[in-house]
Parts: sequence; structure tokens; C-alpha cells
Amino acid sequence: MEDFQYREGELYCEDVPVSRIIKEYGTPCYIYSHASLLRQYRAYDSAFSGIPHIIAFAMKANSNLAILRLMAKEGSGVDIVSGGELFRALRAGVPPQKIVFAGVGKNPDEIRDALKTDILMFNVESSAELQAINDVAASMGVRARVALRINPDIDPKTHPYISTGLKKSKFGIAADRALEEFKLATSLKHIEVVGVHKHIGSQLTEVTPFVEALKKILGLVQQVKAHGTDIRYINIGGGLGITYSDEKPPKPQDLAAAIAPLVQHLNCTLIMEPGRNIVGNAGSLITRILYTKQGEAKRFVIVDAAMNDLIRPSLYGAYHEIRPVQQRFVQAATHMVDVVGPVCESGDFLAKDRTLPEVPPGEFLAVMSAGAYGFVMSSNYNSRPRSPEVLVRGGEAHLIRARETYEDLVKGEAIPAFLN
Ligand SMILES: Cc1ncc(COP(=O)(O)O)c(C=O)c1O
Ligand SMILES: N[C@@H](CCCC[NH3+])C(=O)O
Repeated sequence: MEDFQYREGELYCEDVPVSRIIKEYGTPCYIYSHASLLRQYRAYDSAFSGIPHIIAFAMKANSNLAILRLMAKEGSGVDIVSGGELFRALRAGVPPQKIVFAGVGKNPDEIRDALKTDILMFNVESSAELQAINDVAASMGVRARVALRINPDIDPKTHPYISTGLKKSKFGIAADRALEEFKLATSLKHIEVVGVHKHIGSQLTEVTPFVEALKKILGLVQQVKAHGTDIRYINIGGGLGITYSDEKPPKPQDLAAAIAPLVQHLNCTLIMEPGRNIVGNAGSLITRILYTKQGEAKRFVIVDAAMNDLIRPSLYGAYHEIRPVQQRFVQAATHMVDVVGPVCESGDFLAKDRTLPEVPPGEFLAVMSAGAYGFVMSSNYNSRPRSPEVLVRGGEAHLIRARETYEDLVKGEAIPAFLN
């Protein structure tokens, strides 16, 4: 959030007053800081500079073409989970040799597209998928590079909805079945096993689960190597958390310090898939207060952004700091309020039971730490056009996605002739 600061009485993103952006593009509106994105990416990259590595930005966190181009220009690759993400990554100019493809449900068309593009590798999550990739590769007369995604059964100590490395999770191949799967993979003619992958969850605020999971995976790497398979890539996934309120997550250097000694001697390239850590605090969602309402039991601040714009509070009970855009309101009398949107759901809120200073209707609030899993998870529910996205660089503000129009809402819909 360093690049969102009060200056001359109002909130700025870098050198641009937020009020200038909303005058031009309206609200709700996502704003990202170029400086934050670069700083976070470079912090990750330099932390691991002692080890051969590839950063594959987890583009599910934010897949705007401008953000992807910026990452690619810094040298980043991407972690994708769909054909749509592959399309975006290529459109943004991400080199295929830095694209890794995860996800439990890759379909044959997606596999074919990825093979055609010659991406770096697939992170395979089951034996059925291994077989499917082998079949598609055979039909194309090529060999697919794969890493097996291992589920190490380690508790990442985060929200259950964003934990991915426990036995009960749908992700990855159970650690105790892994050797068998490696044997199967090496027996398939159109598969080349090149790596091992793990990703145990998101918004991790301690280093220990990363280390425990990696140790488990490395034990496996030894065994697989002993069977004659050359493991050249170790993918440690993403998951490093950020500060939303008072969390103190480790920094990329802390992660590197814990991990480097475990992998340095292995003669492998390390792959990392950070998403939230790079974009989370580089973005903010700006919203206008429409009304305030004193209910029977609660006070509501009704704003023009809703769960369709930012679903994290509704879906995970996630906390996002909320600040007035005009600094003079910071000192105003406070109330305990729910900040809610116009969507017709009781679960539509951006904050619940939050003590906030009184800001009058017509004024603006900034919902902080909204750069990751913000716009990408937005929807058109209640036929609400999705928000614009603006990228600030120094004193410039660039529109990187226009606000959707009502026409966009009905794009592709058709009324069959029998209804005429
Ligand atoms: C396979 C994989 N890699 C990377 C990520 C990125 O996670 P985060 O945004 O927490 O870094 C995810 C999402 O949790 C994921 O599923
Ligand atoms: N969407 C989640 C993170 C999911 C990570 C995807 N594997 C969030 O907003 O926190």
C-alpha cells in the first residue's frame, strides 16, 4: 500500500490524485500502481538471484493484459490454469518457454493449444490427466514436458477455501502415490518428466509450511532420481501472503533464505508462482458512497461497488482496509458500520461491523489491497457492468480496461425466432 498515500489532503496513487482518476473514469474503479508492481516483482526476483530460477506470475490473481506485459518485460513467465489464460498470456507477449500450466481439469483442446505453443511444462494433477496429455501429444507427434504436482499433505494455516495441499483437497497427486505416478509418467512415450511441483495454499503468513512441504517433495525427488528420471525443475508454487490488516507475512528474502539451502546443491531450476504477493497491495478499488442508512440494529454505508466487483469479503469473510479518499474525513466521528453494495444479496458487503469515520454520501472510499483476486473474480451479477481498471505510473494514469457498457452485458445473447 506504500504507493497509496495521503498528500495535500487527499489520497494519491503514486503522483496522481485518486480524485482525478475518478473524475475521468467514474466509480467503481480499480487503480493499480506501476511502482508497486515493479517493486514487488523485483523483490521476489532478487531474493532468489543466487539460484537459477523462473518466476511464473500466477496470472489468476490479475490477468489484465497491461499487467501481464509489464511482468513479461521484467522477465516474468506465468502460471496458467486455462486456455483463456494461455490466450491472454500470449496476447500480452509472455514467452511460451516461461509458461507453466496447472489445474485439475485441463481439457483436450486446452492441452492441444498449450502443446502447439510449446509451453515450458504442464503441472499434472492426476494419472488420468497424464494419460490425456500423452494421448493429445501422441496425436500431434510431440512429447509433452510435465512436472507432477504433489500434494504433500501439509497444513498451510490459511483460510480453508484457499488451502490446496491437504489430503482432502482436490489438488495434486497424493505424496504416497507419487512414485507410482512417476513410474507411469516415465513409461508413457509422449511424456517427458522434467520436474516436480507443489502449491499448498494462498495467503500464507509463515515460512514453515513452505519448508515442510518442500522437504517432503525433495525426499521424493531423491527417490525419483534414483529410478533414473532427471528432475530439472522444482516448482514451489505461490502462496506468500500480504498485509491486509495486521498480518506480518515473511518477505520474499525470508522465503529465499529458508528455501535456498535446501535446493542450492540440486542442479535444478527453481520455479515460483507468486500471485497475490506481487499484485495484492498494488491495487485499490475506489467506490462512491450513495447513501447512509440507520437500520434497526445496524448502520449501513451503501456504496456503488458490490460483491460482483470484489467478492473476497463475501466469499471468505476477507478483510480489506477502507479509507476515505479525502483525508479530512479521517478525523471525523466514527461509527460501527457495514459497508454494503447495491446487489440484492444479504451477503453483499465489503466490510462488516467496521469502525469507520463518518463520510457523507457523494464522497469516496478506497478499498485497499484489492489488486489480487479483485477484478479477476468480478462478475456481471445483477447485470452490473464490470469496473474499469487504471494503471498509474508516476504522474500518468492509463486506462487499461474500459468500463463495460450495457451492450457488453448482452453480447452473445440471442432470442430464438420462436419467441418473435
Ligand atoms: C498452482 C497455483 N500456483 C500459484 C498460485 C498463486 O497463489 P498466490 O496468489 O497465493 O501466490 C495458486 C493459487 O493459489 C495456485 O493454485
Ligand atoms: N481467490 C483467493 C485465492 C485463491 C488462490 C487460487 N489458487 C483469494 O481471493 O484469496
